Amino acid sequence: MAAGPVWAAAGACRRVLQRAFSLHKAHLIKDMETTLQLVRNIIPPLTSKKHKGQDGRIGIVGGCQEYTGAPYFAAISALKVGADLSHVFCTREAAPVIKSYSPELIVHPVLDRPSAVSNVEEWLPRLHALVVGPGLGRDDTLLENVKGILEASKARDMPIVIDADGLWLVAQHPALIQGYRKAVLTPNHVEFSRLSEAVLRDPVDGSDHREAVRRLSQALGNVTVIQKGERDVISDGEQVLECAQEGSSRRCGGQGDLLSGALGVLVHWALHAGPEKTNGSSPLLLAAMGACSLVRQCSRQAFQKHGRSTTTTDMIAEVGPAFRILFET
Ligand SMILES: NC(=O)C1=CN([C@@H]2O[C@H](COP(=O)(O)OP(=O)(O)OC[C@H]3O[C@@H](n4cnc5c(N)ncnc54)[C@H](O)[C@@H]3O)[C@@H](O)[C@H]2O)[C@@H](O)CC1
Ligand SMILES: Nc1ncnc2c1ncn2[C@@H]1O[C@H](COP(=O)(O)OP(=O)(O)OP(=O)(O)O)[C@@H](O)[C@H]1O
Ligand SMILES: [Mg+2]
Repeated sequence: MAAGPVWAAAGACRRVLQRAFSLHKAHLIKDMETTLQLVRNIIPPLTSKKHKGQDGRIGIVGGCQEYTGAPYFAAISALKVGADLSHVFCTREAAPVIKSYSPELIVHPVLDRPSAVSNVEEWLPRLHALVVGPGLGRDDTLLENVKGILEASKARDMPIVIDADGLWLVAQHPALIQGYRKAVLTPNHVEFSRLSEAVLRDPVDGSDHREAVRRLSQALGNVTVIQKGERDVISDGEQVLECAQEGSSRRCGGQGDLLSGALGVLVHWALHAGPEKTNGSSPLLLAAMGACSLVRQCSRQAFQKHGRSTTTTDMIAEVGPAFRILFET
């Protein structure tokens, strides 16, 4: 065959693929906009009739000798999104460090005590949601305590976001959250592979992210899973959503912690809003889409100002303006 027809065929093929890709992108953006409209419904109005705590009391379980930034980022993000109180349950050594970052956080140095489970359990009736894992580390004693905290939280039907080393624990013991419909897992690329291999016992099919996330969620008994990445893929084992909100190319540490803290608040709001506000959609999927969009918008705005020197602290400073742009205009 002459070169001409080959090039023409290749060109036509490229145009078909480009059109299919832009149609797919247009669908994604439309789905995202429909979902974000419902996210706006679940945001509690700010009124003069409320008391402190009503818009969210969030607990973060994490913070050890090595990692104090991660629980701080998660806890401060929860407050900046709109929670009223943010508690951190961490080890004795980490507590003064985390307190010194911010007077706004309530810090409990209990996680490495033999009485850790009962110490946290005492607070559970006063909390709306838990975020388990940012900066937790992998010390066996701490992980054993966190197992007890997870069991106690499930017994109270508490919404639980599991991230970072909390996902490490779940990969060792998937039964801990199997079938618990108020859990949301937020794995990054590596955490997702580790979890999938532990739960599904086969390597991840990297060619179809949507199906890989749906399968993991389904195998865990429809626990909601957010796979973070170039696009965030979210599934409850039935539906699959993608968040393609523009973010930035900056990949500094701590952005996932921002997501887990923000998600803790949105999960509480979504479950509290009731079905008339969520219009039949899964509250946890709405919360997930809201939190993912918010973090990416923060990243985009911070990057516009700071470029390569952008860090998670710069992104946290954008939570207020980003929230207004996405949900209040
Ligand atoms: N300032 C802090 O205190 C921070 C503490 N962190 C904590 O650090 C602990 C370990 O978290 P890690 O996320 O490092 O988990 P892991 O210890 O499982 O390490 C994951 C590794 O995978 C790499 N990775 C991430 N995304 C990747 C991708 N898409 N492709 C290939 N490699 C990729 C990372 O660079 C990292 O080295 C957790 O407790 C976490 O919360 C992090 O949250 C970052 C900030
Ligand atoms: N390639 C990418 N392009 C755009 N955004 C991304 C990309 N990868 C991750 N993100 C976004 O960055 C945020 C954090 O995801 P990431 O995978 O860095 O989490 P993480 O590794 O758990 O972070 P952390 O350092 O806090 O532990 C998410 O909101 C995600 O949407
Ligand atoms: Mg992380």
